[in-house]
Amino acid sequence: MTSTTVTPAAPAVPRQPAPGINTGRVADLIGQLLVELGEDPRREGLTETPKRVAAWWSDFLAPASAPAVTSFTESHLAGQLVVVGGMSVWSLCEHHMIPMNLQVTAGYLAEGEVVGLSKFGRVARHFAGRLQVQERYTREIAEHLAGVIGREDVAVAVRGLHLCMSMRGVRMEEARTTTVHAGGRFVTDPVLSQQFLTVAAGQRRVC
Ligand SMILES: Nc1nc2c(ncn2[C@@H]2O[C@H](COP(=O)(O)OP(=O)(O)OP(=O)(O)O)[C@@H](O)[C@H]2O)c(=O)[nH]1
Ligand SMILES: [Zn+2]
Repeated sequence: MTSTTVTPAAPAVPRQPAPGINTGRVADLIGQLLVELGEDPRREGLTETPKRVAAWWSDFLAPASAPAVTSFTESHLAGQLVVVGGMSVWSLCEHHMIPMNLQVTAGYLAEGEVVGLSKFGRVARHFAGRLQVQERYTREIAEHLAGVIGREDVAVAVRGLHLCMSMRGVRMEEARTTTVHAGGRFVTDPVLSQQFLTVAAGQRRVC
């Protein structure tokens, strides 16, 4: 078995976050926001808050380059369905800047090569580290994985809990949104498509 690390010539991924933020400036702005919200940023309990919030933003925003993905040769494998599920990540809804929890399931057809399993989680985490909408997030993961395997035979299902819909606005705590992005044989082969959706439904964590 040989191992290769591939940083794919993946499809162009728009809206990459800037590599690193000015945390001092962000902290200043958070201090100003506290003032505008009627708070005293000098009061006990708030003095470190701007710094903490700035550190959190810095931690949240994913680095600009997507993670390298390791693949291993498995020459006898042909057309095996591989599905990785139960990947839970937090992102921020770009309309309200409020968290959304995304439960990700990703599948592909292994053909002579397998992708390192943890890399699915790294890719899922990478695209969550920015202001997002669920549909774009789902597509970005699928397109990135297709670039890694060099074929379109990829399907990604995401189940999202949007706090902007649960804790504010329409306030529907139980609402969940499911998005599916499928390519290649996951589109042309209904049996495969059904297999993926069945496995994805079985792997889904209740949130
Ligand atoms: N399609 C999609 N919509 C989203 C996502 N996250 C949040 N939204 C929606 O973005 C919309 C923004 O609607 P607006 O009418 O501009 O904002 P709003 O007045 O705060 O809307 P309400 O949430 O209905 O109070 C809302 O319907 C949200 O539910 C997402 O990932 N995908
Ligand atoms: Zn929102």
